[in-house]
Amino acid sequence: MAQILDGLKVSKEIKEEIRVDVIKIVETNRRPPHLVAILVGKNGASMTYVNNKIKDCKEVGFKSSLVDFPSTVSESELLEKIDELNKSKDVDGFIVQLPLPKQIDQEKIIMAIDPRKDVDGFHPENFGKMALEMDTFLPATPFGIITLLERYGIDTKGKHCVVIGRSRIVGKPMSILMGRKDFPGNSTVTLTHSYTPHIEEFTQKADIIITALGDPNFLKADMIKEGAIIIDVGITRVEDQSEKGYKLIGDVDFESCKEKASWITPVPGGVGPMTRAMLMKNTLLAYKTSVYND
Ligand SMILES: NC(=O)C1=CN([C@@H]2O[C@H](COP(=O)(O)OP(=O)(O)OC[C@H]3O[C@@H](n4cnc5c(N)ncnc54)[C@H](OP(=O)(O)O)[C@@H]3O)[C@@H](O)[C@H]2O)C=CC1
Ligand SMILES: Nc1nc(=O)c2c([nH]1)NC[C@@H]1CN(c3ccc(C(=O)N[C@@H](CCC(=O)O)C(=O)O)cc3)C=[N+]21
Ligand SMILES: [Mg+2]
Repeated sequence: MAQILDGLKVSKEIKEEIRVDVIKIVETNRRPPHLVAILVGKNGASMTYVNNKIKDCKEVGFKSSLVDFPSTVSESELLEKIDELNKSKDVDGFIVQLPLPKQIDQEKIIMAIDPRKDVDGFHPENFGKMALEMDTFLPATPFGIITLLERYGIDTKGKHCVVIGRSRIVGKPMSILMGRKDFPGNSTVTLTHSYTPHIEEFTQKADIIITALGDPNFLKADMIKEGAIIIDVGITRVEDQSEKGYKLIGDVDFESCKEKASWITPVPGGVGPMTRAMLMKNTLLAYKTSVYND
């Protein structure tokens, strides 16, 4: 029976550490850190994430602002807002919630963000620094996963880690972090994706599996080895009869895999809350290193 990697619990601990830090900042008559979220359109999941981030900011004592645009917003309007946030002495970090509507070139938007305020760690300058093991903002989800492993004292050194999915925001940076000459890291990493044939031949050999494909219950018990460590990033909304009208399903068939794994993250309450805690951590870092500050 697997032990649970409790992301909700660890995320609360991290937010509490940040809150204490913010109290000290404010006590010395300095303004609190300020995070801005840009939301385009009214996608239900995106609205939930952004509202949760605003709630997290309140909990840790940050100022937060939401800038929302209709889904019909033009690229130039969005770029103008980014320029304004880049220049604002009152803003430490901001994120542009993804995905963006089709008329908007995502790369162009990410490139426009001042890397010093890019608390998502999506700008190529920050991504490059991450890959080269220089200090920078780490993308929140992979950062959350390595922090979870670290806090549970899970040794990744010399382990075979299989990552499923190669997106810019999860799979690709995750595979790089696990292979870094750092702790947690020093794993031998296999990055798999939709063109990987017979994926079970890889997952069955893995000591650590990180699923980020977005296919509910994809990873079954017969695809993993006894004692594997399973990290489930996937979140899919599936309609049900509950009050909310949906439930969240991970990429891992939790019920069967928990019998075989040594450690496993739940959905919800695993990687998701850790992602949000690390966004708070990055915003605090942006505040502390800000050229505008003190
Ligand atoms: N908990 C959290 O904090 C977060 C959760 N998520 C969730 O994680 C999941 C993934 O998100 P994201 O990375 O943005 O997703 P993307 O859709 O951007 O990427 C999915 C990746 O999975 C690969 N893939 C798809 N199907 C398969 C398959 N059958 N076998 C192997 N690989 C496959 C794709 O391959 P290819 O490149 O070939 O297309 C792609 O690389 C989603 O459920 C999302 O909601 C995302 C961000 C944060
Ligand atoms: N610029 C940008 N940065 C992101 O970091 C980013 C993004 N765009 N687009 C979408 C994905 C997804 N993502 C999640 C964050 C928190 C939870 C989360 O809090 N999950 C809770 C449940 C929340 C709920 O009830 O829906 C949990 O798993 O327990 C999930 C997913 C960040 N993303
Ligand atoms: Mg989760």
